[in-house]
Amino acid sequence: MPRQFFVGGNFKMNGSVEAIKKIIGNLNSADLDPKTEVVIAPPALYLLLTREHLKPGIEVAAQNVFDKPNGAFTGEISVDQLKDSNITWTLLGHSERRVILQEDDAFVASKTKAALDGGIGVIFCCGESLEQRESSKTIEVVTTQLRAIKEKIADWSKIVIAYEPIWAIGTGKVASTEQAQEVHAAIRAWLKKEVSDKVADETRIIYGGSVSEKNCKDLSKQPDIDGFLVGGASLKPAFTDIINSRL
Ligand SMILES: O=C(CO)COP(=O)(O)O
Repeated sequence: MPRQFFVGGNFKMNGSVEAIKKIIGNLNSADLDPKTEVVIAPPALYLLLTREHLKPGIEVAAQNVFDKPNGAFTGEISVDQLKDSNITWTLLGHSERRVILQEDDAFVASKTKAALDGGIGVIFCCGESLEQRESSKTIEVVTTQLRAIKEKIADWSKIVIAYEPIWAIGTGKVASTEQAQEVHAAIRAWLKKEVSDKVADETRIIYGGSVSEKNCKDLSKQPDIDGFLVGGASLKPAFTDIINSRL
């Protein structure tokens, strides 16, 4: 079975009621490739509004979720609260949270387990810094991040792995098709060795970092690139061209 192409839009801390309604209007009226799974992640404040206005068939993701079921955790949102609001996915492990908010592998893994146990899909982000790439540590860094979740979870069916090299995020410096394909293939080889042939075959590995309507087609032709996690360009009308990159 070929893996279904997957495109996520990570709005990060951008947007307003008006701007997000406009993006939703664009998506609702666009002709989107029915073979591509689309998930958008607005800021938490706009999750419900997004779910209410977005057409069925496009899913909504939180940008984060907490690993405790409820209680005195000011500022956090639980898996059950997401489910109660028909939010079916969450991003986890984004480098902006790892770096700026100092989330470590163990915390990201704990949140991944909580989301999966509760039935929410996880777009699990991993990737290296420029310094790590320049010292040839890319595969080691990425597999260490993956190993932290492997130790906590048994079922990989609701995980999408997003490879997002930090040096390519928001910089306009996209990884070359060869650089991205090389890391995606290494992640798949790691899954085969450390998890199973089936998980390696079935898990979507998507690329994120300065994806645009201009570079998406070439990237989408690589055998181990199963889609994209798009930041800046997901706020623009051209996001639909990225969703349709395999057409
Ligand atoms: O971080 C990203 C998606 O999660 C990528 O962001 P950009 O597409 O803006 O580089």
